[in-house]
Amino acid sequence: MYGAVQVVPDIANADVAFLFMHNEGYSTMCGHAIVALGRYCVDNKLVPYKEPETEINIQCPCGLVKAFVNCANGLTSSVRFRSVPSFTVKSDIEVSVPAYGTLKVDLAYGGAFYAFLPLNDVGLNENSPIEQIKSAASAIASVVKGQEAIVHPESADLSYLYGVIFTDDMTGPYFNLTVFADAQVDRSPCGSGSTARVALLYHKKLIGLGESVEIKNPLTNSSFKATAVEETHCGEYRAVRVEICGNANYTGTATFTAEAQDGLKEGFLIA
Ligand SMILES: O=C(O)[C@H]1NCC[C@@H]1O
Repeated sequence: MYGAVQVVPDIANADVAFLFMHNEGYSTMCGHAIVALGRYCVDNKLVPYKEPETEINIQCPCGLVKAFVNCANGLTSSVRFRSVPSFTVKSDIEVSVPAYGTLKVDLAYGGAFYAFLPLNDVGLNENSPIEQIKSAASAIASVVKGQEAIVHPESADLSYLYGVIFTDDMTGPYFNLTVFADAQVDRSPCGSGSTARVALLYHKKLIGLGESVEIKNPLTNSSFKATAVEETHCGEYRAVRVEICGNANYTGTATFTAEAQDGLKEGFLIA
């Protein structure tokens, strides 16, 4: 479960702005949420409907993300988005993880920082019990956080490791099994993680500009089409802009109420 909270934009050209929430707090980016919010913004007339595509500039904690919502016959469908400059920090970093030995991980940014490694490297596969996959991810995340400085060149707020992404191998066929925040397992191939994965593939010269790959979640089979669209820079990093295309569906509508006499109506945090 993931939450998006609409806030007032405070950067030029943004049509709307959202914060993202998960089981541990707030995140800097959620690509899957952008796909869902693209439809939401058009369907709820936050931006004017336009065929064949409605363009929306969405301010996210990581920066401005451009979403393009497919529109036909008054209806919205798939959404593609062009994310913030994305880059590889380092590849083949050796980490010594208790119970798993010495592993090699790649570190990349796609609106959030992720450590990547093949799932086979921790002796697991997509049919392994999910608790074992989560434990391996938590152990790796904790070592990477202690060993590597995770620094975004433009913002201290973006400078932390958000998740571990297990892959098939680094050359495909492409799957992303993402464990993020407090051991949450993504049901999608992870929009920001797919963006980071393409930055990694581009850095390793495994794909070129304009080339699309399909990235799947091996547990749910949901997939995104991911394309490296433009070279750019982010601080000292050679970066790439990545476009992700996918689908999201409505599952319900809820109305929340805050009564005047509720002493906790602004929310609460038990630390
Ligand atoms: O699609 C994404 O980018 C997100 N899914 C869960 C973790 C990420 O924030």
